[in-house]
Amino acid sequence: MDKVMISVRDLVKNYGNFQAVKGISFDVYEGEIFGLLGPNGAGKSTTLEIIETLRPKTSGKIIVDGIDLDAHPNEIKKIIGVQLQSSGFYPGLNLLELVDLFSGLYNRKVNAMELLETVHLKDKAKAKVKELSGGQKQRFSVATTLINNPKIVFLDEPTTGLDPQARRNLWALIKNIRQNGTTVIITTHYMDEAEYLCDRVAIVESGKVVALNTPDKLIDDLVATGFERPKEVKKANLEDVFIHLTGHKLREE
Ligand SMILES: Nc1ncnc2c1ncn2[C@@H]1O[C@H](COP(=O)(O)OP(=O)(O)OP(=O)(O)O)[C@@H](O)[C@H]1O
Repeated sequence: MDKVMISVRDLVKNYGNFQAVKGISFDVYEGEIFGLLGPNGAGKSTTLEIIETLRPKTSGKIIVDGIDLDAHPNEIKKIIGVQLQSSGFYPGLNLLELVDLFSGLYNRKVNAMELLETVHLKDKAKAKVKELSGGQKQRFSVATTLINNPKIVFLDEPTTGLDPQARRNLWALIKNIRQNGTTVIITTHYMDEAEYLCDRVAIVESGKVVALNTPDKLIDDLVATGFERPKEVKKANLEDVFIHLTGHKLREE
């Protein structure tokens, strides 16, 4: 049996009179990429931020790597990596200095250049965040989640706003993170991304989990109801054209 890394039971979050999360339960296993999918306002970010100890819950029980969130939130903080929004980075510092600053805050020794290399930003080591392209910013923000060598990485819409190649570069990076044994929990609005990356997904709708399984099983279940997709008449789509013309390889953004 796989080890449960995150256990969420009957999670409820009220904002005043409004119930954003209505009794959500799910488990995330060690070493998997787990997706939280759902329309805008479904409660995905709220759920993630509660698990990340950044937001108080109304009720429910959360255990992360055997640690009870109510009893030892600071212990959980030590073993998770959370993406920082680029607006939160000190504007005067370059990437190397930012990595050094964060590793100091986490009290970890990190080879900043090596870390930047893993996200293909070695060339930009002396650049400031505002000088990066959207894709580079996202890669840097994913890199910052790895500074404390976490057991679990949380990624909230990491590829939103990126071009098709930059998204694929980030997918490779996320698969790489998992390959190193790290558990990944991710939100996304791109279903192709979820299908490619996620071992299992929970589909959240109005604060409730309405389905939870592997993408493959969810698709098979839909097909079993008699659902059939309109036949694709062409063997490629516009995204294939874009990728074909602009190259698959990582390139300067
Ligand atoms: N601080 C807050 N105060 C009041 N309501 C909030 C607050 N944060 C979120 N909400 C509401 O809770 C609901 C869930 O929001 P949440 O950000 O968790 O959704 P989401 O699934 O992450 O959406 P998106 O896909 O748009 O990021 C929304 O209706 C939102 O308006």
